[in-house]
Amino acid sequence: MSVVSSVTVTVPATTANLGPGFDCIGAALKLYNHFKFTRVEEGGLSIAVTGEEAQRVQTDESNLLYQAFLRFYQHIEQTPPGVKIEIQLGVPLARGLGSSATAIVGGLVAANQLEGAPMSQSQVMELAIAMEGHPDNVVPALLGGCRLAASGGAGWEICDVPWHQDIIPVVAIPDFELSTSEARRVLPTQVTRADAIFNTAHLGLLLRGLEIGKPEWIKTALQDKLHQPYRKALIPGYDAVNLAAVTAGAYGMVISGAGPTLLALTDELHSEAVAAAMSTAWEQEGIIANVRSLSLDIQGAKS
Ligand SMILES: Nc1ncnc2c1ncn2[C@@H]1O[C@H](COP(=O)(O)OP(=O)(O)OP(=O)(O)O)[C@@H](O)[C@H]1O
Ligand SMILES: N[C@@H](CCO)C(=O)O
Repeated sequence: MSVVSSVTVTVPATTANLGPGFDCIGAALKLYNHFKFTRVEEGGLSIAVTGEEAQRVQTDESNLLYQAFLRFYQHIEQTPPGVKIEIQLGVPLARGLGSSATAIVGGLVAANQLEGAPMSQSQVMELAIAMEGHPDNVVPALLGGCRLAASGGAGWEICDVPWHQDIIPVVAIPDFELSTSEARRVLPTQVTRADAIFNTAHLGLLLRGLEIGKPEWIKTALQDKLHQPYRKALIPGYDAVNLAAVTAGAYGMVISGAGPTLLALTDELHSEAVAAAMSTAWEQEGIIANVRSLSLDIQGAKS
């Protein structure tokens, strides 16, 4: 491939953890950010952002998308070109839907395309994981689908997790932010053996439950002892929304990524009722949420 002057990269939102899979499993959703990069021969940086939360995105060198772009050039040991970046935001910021992963993946993929793809997809992935610090958002954002990542001796093993077509994700996105760093600060640095065993068993059950679409297994499997018990205090109305979702027919409900978005898994028959119940429950707590059913994105980042 040859060097090009402009590229547009589309990157999906992701929902990480899925209950017991803390820091190792995530799924790409059909909700997107679009990033256009145009080489500027005179040098410099300009960033323009459109979309609902446009004014919340940094437009200077600290912009995460640009930081990922720079990281690519550092990695290939070349001087970065001047660039004009146009961001069209579709993924809400700091809500637990992988907005930072879209920026990291978007910046790396765009730079790689501009330079004629000197890096392989798996090299881009390794760099994205190193930047984000955990794989569960950047891997599905790059590759699409539901993915489990495990660090091996030399690198990462990525496993494609089959997702039964009857399972519908419903996301309830509240009108407040929760940064991942804040949501990680409340977690203990050590866990008990009992909690480790609990999550190991539940993640195993979840993988098989997702594959065959068995409601009882998914219901049990969505429980977690490693992060949700500590984080739910950061999300007002968590218990009420959980009860409403399950009463309306959800298999279960979890925190999407680091929150505050809540994710219910259900079937087609119940998805509308589950969405309405989650919205109403949060409204009763004084929180307005954008609640919607989203299907899985299977393509990942595309340019
Ligand atoms: N499109 C973007 N362009 C530039 N920076 C972005 C963009 N999207 C997100 N960011 C940066 O990432 C921050 C949000 O990252 P954070 O990890 O806290 O949340 P998240 O990635 O949305 O949620 P989670 O990691 O729980 O799924 C924003 O405050 C902003 O600094
Ligand atoms: N696994 C990460 C996802 C959010 O980036 C966490 O829960 O902190």
